Amino acid sequence: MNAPRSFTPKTFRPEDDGPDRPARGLDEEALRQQSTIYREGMLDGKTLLVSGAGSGMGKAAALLAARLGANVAICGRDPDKLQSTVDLVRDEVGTDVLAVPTNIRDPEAIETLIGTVHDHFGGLDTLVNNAGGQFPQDAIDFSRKGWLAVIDTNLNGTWWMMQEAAKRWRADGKPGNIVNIVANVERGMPQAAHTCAARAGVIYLSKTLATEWAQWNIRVNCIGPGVIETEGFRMYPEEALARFHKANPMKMRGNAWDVAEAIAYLASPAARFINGDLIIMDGGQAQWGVIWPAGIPDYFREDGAA
Ligand SMILES: CCCCCCCCC/C=C/C(=O)SCCNC(=O)CCNC(=O)[C@H](O)C(C)(C)COP(=O)(O)OP(=O)(O)OC[C@H]1O[C@@H](n2cnc3c(N)ncnc32)[C@H](O)[C@@H]1OP(=O)(O)O
Ligand SMILES: NC(=O)C1=CN([C@@H]2O[C@H](COP(=O)(O)OP(=O)(O)OC[C@H]3O[C@@H](n4cnc5c(N)ncnc54)[C@H](OP(=O)(O)O)[C@@H]3O)[C@@H](O)[C@H]2O)C=CC1
Repeated sequence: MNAPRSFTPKTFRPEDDGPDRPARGLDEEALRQQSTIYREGMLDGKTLLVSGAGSGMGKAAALLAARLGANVAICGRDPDKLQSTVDLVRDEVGTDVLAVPTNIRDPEAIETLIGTVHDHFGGLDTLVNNAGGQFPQDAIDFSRKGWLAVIDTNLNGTWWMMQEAAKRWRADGKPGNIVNIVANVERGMPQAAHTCAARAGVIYLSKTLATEWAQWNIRVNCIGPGVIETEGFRMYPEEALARFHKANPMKMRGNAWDVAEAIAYLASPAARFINGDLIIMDGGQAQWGVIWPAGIPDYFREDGAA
């Protein structure tokens, strides 16, 4: 009889996942040290455009794609943040990233962006809509301006990018590939209802376009991250940050490289038959755990439910 298999429980070092750790994700030094499962040259000759790539997941995705051989274009609002990614890639990989400061809420600026990427690289293979954000607040207290800002960025901005890229692919008779970074909306997102509404919109927009645009060989998929340590955590109170890693069954936070590797997969030929799907990366939070990014309401504390 075979000896019973022994399992070593996964342990998390307190300095990696504990409440004392400044939860701002992988810094540039850590990004440089990440290894990848993918083979060198996997994205040779491919062009990726990554929005929101001056920080967090977008920056990690830009670095990984460049390492794997892709031409990389990036956008975001802050030119200094974009430059930090350009510098990192030049230093680490030796190639030049095309940075085009762009607010994705501005459809005319997006026309210019998509045109510039095509002019510079001669085409675009994968559009990664990663730019986005929100603030934590009880929905009942949302200001009109705050609601509109979050919807305009995450739903409208993502849509302008998708439509402009697809128009160009259709006109050129070229295949296209879109990866939208959304969020874990499966059980709703208490205290982030605006972003939940916008991301749910993007997910079902993507499923719809995956069918409508298949005739032009354009695929559309989403990645739904759970709690991923990044610079974006600055929006959240320390009290909430100290709990984020407890809101999934694995009791850990993901990092930007986890998401970057999923993006690389969807940009690779291995994903050629994946269309209209949603990859959730959340340690199981879709099944269990509540984040309460603005603080646990008394009602739920009394229940002991959170
Ligand atoms: C996915 C997981 C999620 C919730 C679950 C959390 C767990 C997972 C943790 C991670 C999640 C992440 O996504 S982290 C990564 C994402 N990154 C971010 O979210 C970065 C911060 N977000 C942004 O910058 C956003 O784009 C956004 C919130 C829309 C702000 O946009 P702009 O700076 O362009 O601002 P404006 O257009 O001027 O509008 C800002 C208005 O928004 C409102 N507003 C802005 N901040 C506010 C605040 N803290 N509290 C109340 N209201 C606020 C006010 O009405 C502001 O108006 P005035 O009153 O006139 O100023
Ligand atoms: N971290 C997490 O746990 C989770 C994150 N997400 C989502 O994943 C994506 C990446 O987040 P993450 O890396 O964590 O956060 P970051 O805040 O580090 O990255 C978001 C990027 O989006 C850019 N951005 C925001 N608004 C606009 C705009 N109007 N036009 C162009 N660029 C914009 C920002 O750059 P700039 O300010 O220069 O414009 C920033 O670089 C976001 O959409 C986020 O909401 C979803 C679920 C969980």
